[in-house]
Amino acid sequence: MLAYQPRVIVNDSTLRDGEQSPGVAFSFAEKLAIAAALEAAGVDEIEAGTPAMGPEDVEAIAAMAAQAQAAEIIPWCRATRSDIDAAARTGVSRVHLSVPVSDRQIRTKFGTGRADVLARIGEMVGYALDRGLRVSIGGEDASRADTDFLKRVVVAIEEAGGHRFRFADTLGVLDPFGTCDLFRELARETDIELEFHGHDDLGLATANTLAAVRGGASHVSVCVLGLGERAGNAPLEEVVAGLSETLGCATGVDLMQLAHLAEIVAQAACRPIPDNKPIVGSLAFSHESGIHVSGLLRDAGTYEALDPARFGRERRILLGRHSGRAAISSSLRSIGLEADQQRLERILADVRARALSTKQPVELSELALIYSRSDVAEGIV
Ligand SMILES: CC(=O)SCCNC(=O)CCNC(=O)[C@H](O)C(C)(C)COP(=O)(O)OP(=O)(O)OC[C@H]1O[C@@H](n2cnc3c(N)ncnc32)[C@H](O)[C@@H]1OP(=O)(O)O
Ligand SMILES: O=C(O)CCC(=O)C(=O)O
Repeated sequence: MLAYQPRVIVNDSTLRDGEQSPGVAFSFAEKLAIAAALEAAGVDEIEAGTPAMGPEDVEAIAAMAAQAQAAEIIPWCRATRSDIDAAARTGVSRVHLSVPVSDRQIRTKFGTGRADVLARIGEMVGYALDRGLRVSIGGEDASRADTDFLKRVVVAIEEAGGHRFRFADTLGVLDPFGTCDLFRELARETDIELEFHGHDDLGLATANTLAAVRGGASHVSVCVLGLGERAGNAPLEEVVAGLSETLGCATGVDLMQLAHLAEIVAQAACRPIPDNKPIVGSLAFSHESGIHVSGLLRDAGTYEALDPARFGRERRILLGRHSGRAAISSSLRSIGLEADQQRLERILADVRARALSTKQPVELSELALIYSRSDVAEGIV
């Protein structure tokens, strides 16, 4: 039997933590479009914003809740009565309350200690339940909190009637092995749902999220393209693909929709998608090196573990400074051209020179030009 959940619930926070990325600000229409696209892609839960930010945010969350058919729309709140009241005005049936759980954050933000946090959890969960809201609790800075205290936190949430604890690696300081161990420990303490929210300061957010699931997390908090504070959060597309490919976990998210989601979020966030971004980057399924291409042309599996078609993407063979003869021959054949060995050598030399001078892949139209010159010239194009 698997030690982890075969079906993991995705909680997307693009519209909350994603929008906290410096300079990112989604319009009302963009929020509705992103929420609709997330739902259409099969995302179960959408963390839709922070009602305490004001009436515009309350209105946008209310509109997303009215629009949603299956996805749950969840407002993010501090652990205060006024934040819960603002969330209640959105008309949703669930609310997520955040409390600091590391001693450093408790002291700095509340000016108190651990006992106060436990008391607040009881009080605020009760306040939200009395308003007809289901409540999850986020432990801010959980990765720097005392583990025994975290166990008391999850017990306090359960006793108060909360249904989930979100463990936040707020500063992105965990490693996958530690994350897995922590979730194993927490899962032994409680029957409530456990969620992981990871930041990418050390480039480990995706790895830590998968490790949390391995340790017992049933829910993962992610943002499209990894938007979010500082270096961002665990990217939805990486986590969904990684859960499926490495742990065999289903998420309900349609892999074919990931590229579209990335495009609409990139546009609304005014952030270009890096070419080498896993799954959704323009080069994520492209190959240039001669040794790779020669292998791929015989058997795609030699250098391709992820089938691009599963993600609605295509394999591309690009010509450049690392191309070999197999790539050149195959590209020539794709445009109806043939060359003998000697001519192939000249074309390869010219392709490499061209790539060096332009610092771009060599297009097929350029290859055709190089080919046409190659029967008479040996010079560089
Ligand atoms: C790690 C994270 O991502 S946490 C989420 C961060 N998200 C945001 O900050 C959303 C955008 N924020 C905002 O619009 C504003 O900060 C608001 C509307 C939430 C609050 O604005 P202000 O009232 O001006 O407060 P300000 O931003 O200066 O300070 C935050 C206050 O929240 C308090 N606070 C912080 N976390 C919590 C919490 N979990 N529960 C209760 N209070 C909290 C702080 O101690 C501080 O209190 P103080 O005003 O008594 O000093
Ligand atoms: O408490 C939470 O819900 C998590 C807040 C957050 O975004 C973080 O700690 O990084």
